[in-house]
Amino acid sequence: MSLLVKICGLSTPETLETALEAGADMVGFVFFPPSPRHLSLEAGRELGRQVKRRSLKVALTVDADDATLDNIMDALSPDIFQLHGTESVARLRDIRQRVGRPVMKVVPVATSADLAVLPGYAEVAERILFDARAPKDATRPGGLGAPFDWHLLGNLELALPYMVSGGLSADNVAEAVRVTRAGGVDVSSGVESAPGVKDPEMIKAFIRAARASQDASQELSVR
Ligand SMILES: O=C(O)c1ccccc1NCC(=O)[C@H](O)[C@H](O)COP(=O)(O)O
Repeated sequence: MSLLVKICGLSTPETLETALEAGADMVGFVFFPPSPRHLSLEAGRELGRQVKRRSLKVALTVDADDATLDNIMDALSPDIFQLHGTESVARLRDIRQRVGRPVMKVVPVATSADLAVLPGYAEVAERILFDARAPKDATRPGGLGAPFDWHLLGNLELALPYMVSGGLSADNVAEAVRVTRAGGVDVSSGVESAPGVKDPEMIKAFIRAARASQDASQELSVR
């Protein structure tokens, strides 16, 4: 299986095009007003049109209400919803049914105790995204450029596909994949020159490094 690469928090046509041309498997759009990457519905509609099936469109929401989810469906028609809040398993089930799209539940990680929620979410979600747990006083629950201890996932046995995020960059993505054995990686801050400002060269370097990490691990496994 090839490694899935997601570039999150895209907000301009130029940087979206860079991510698409560089081969991002998933492009993420943030719908959370306190975020520096927040998109209006109209901006989401325009960027969504630009994707033209070249990548999977991921809508990132945080404890969104039904009306917000409906509006995002109408504007972006995402392929996947990334639920980055404190959504319960029951709420996940409702959302899954309402939007009729796969959901990727974010599990914030700081200690091994954070993995106790997995069996519940695994009943409903199509995919799990492990991200660093944000500090209590953070203004948002993700997109902070902070890593977690990847070794906490070292012995993970999960029937669902999972991705890893939090503080990834072109410099550390290979090590994150090696330690976590994740099927996908997700980055936002690590491809930015300032919060919310994506850098085309950093996007290309990240995707190159992620792909190279997979080539290296395949080489090792055939030896
Ligand atoms: O990007 C945000 O501002 C954001 C706001 C609220 C919840 C999540 C948010 N971002 C999450 C992501 O962009 C990624 O899924 C991932 O956590 C990568 O974050 P980063 O550490 O910045 O690479």
